[in-house]
Amino acid sequence: MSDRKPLTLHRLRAMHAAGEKLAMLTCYDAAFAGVLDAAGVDILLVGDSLGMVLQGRDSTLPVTVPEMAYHTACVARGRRSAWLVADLPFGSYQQSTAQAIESAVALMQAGAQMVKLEGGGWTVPVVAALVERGIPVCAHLGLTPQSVHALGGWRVQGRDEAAAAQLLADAQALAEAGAAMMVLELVPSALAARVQQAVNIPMIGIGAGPGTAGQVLVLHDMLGLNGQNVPRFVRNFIADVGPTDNPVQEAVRRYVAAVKDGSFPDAVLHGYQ
Ligand SMILES: Nc1nc(=O)c2c([nH]1)NC[C@@H]1CN(c3ccc(C(=O)N[C@@H](CCC(=O)O)C(=O)O)cc3)CN21
Ligand SMILES: CC(C)C(=O)C(=O)O
Ligand SMILES: [Mg+2]
Repeated sequence: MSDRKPLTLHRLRAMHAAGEKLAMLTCYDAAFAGVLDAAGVDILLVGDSLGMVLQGRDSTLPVTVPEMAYHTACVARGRRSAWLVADLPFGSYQQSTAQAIESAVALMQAGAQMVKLEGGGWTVPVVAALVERGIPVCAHLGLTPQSVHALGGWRVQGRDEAAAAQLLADAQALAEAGAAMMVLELVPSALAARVQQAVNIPMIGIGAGPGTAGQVLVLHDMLGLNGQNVPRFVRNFIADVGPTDNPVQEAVRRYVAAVKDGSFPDAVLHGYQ
């Protein structure tokens, strides 16, 4: 896999159009970037989840642009072919479009190929401004962890019909504004499938069932390194790997294969109603 051609937005769109599922994982450093890339992961996400996973915080809110830029640069040095997305952290795009552009520039100069930001509604003109300036954008709807205190915890989103209709309208507006990809987090499987059918950009699900164009998990979760409070949508991919010289790469290879053949996620085991 290490000699595969670099993924581009054009190739990701072609894969989606051809019905090939997209496999994404979070990644925060060069060592893992090399392993994930060699295992065939399509998209690496330098997620602001690093605030919880690497820094031990209880939310993503304290993470800063310099911290995201540091980890993005580390991942950029370790990857070969995978597409590289970096999260705009909390507080780095909420003030103004100018602030969002400045923050996105910092992550793009660190090596990101696309930035991700959370929310619908007010983010639509921000997404349009970034896209107009040549910065590819991934949107993020459903459970948006930077709003955890407003949402009242890590709760499934879009459960009632009004919230589902709002999420669908937001997804359509963000795609219209030029978002080229969208994460759907912790939403009922039926809603995620409905949004994917209505919007012609690849949706990347996490706790959103099997009906999206792609899947993402936090790397440490799927490697069984997150002991307590593992969300139900996570599957441990390393537990069944037998003795082999690179068990992490084998676990990630199995994740990629399971996403591509549709065996992960299971609608019942990993999804929500
Ligand atoms: N290690 C890690 N993995 C993640 O997936 C993740 C992070 N950190 N940090 C940022 C957010 C927080 N996330 C979470 C955290 C907990 C649940 C959780 O416990 N969910 C319940 C369902 C709640 C409900 O039914 O409303 C579950 O049982 O899965 C979900 C997503 C997802 N993201
Ligand atoms: C869970 C994914 C989608 C994310 O935003 C992150 O890791 O920060
Ligand atoms: Mg994030």
